[in-house]
Amino acid sequence: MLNTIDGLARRLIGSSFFYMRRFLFRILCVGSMPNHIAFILDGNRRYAKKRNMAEGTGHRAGFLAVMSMLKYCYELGVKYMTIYAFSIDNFKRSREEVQFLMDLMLEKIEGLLKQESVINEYGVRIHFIGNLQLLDEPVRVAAEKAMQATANNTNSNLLICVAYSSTDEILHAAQASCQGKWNEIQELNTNRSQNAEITEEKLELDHVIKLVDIERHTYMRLAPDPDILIRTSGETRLSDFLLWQTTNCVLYSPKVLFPEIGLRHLVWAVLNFQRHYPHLQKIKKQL
Ligand SMILES: CC(C)=CCC/C(C)=C/CC/C(C)=C/COP(=O)(O)OP(=O)(O)O
Repeated sequence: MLNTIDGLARRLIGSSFFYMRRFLFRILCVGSMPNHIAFILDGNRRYAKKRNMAEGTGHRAGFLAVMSMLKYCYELGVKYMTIYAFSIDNFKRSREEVQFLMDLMLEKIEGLLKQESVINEYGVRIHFIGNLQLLDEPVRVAAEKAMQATANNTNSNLLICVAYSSTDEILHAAQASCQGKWNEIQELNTNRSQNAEITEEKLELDHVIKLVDIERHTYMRLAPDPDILIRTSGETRLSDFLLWQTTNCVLYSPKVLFPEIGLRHLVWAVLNFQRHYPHLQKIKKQL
């Protein structure tokens, strides 16, 4: 009897929170809304330490926080959400910690592919972003499987950055772009076409083409630049994350550890973005 009353009360509280959230989001959506929110998941180990829990507990709690952020972003109509799940620098951590994080990643990717997961419920497309060749084979295979399995989902996108660093991404894009240009030159030479006169406008145009070309080769090319970057635990460093994509991004750094992030932080980040929006539009027009 007590169990039934308890269950009923929980369901009642759950649904009233849902309607209150929906009402809040409706008001928020009156203003300009971000299209893409990125997260640096800082403070998972500290969360476990603060609570005298085993280290891995913090990362597990961090994953749950990722899932609630994904749910709120979906409800808000934010089409892209990116997370910095594992940097290239993270490979320098102890062998046990790297192994734990890889195992956790594998377990969570497999969980995400289950029928009843949030991914399927919301129709989220998953993208793994980074130098995936650096991952252990089982994780890489699972990541590829997840991308394939969700390729037809169109409601929103979750970009998971693993074995990622922005300098690696830019280097990779520059190399791929130069290789492309080199191939074009070789092709021109073999076609024995005449070298046209080099004018200032042509150099200018070439510079623009190169820039566009680099963008075209970045790992993040499939998403628009993020509008908001949230880094938890009060840190304001970018830590080699999305350096190419954050020129006009609003940074928000709440003083909570990542597993503690909640609805109020996300709402505050969006309000902060809306405050900056007119200025951002002015800058974009000037470019
Ligand atoms: C499949 C999927 C989405 C998995 C995500 C799992 C997850 C939450 C990964 C976080 C990994 C990480 C190194 C976070 C940084 O916190 P930290 O370890 O640096 O903590 P600290 O800042 O307290 O030292």
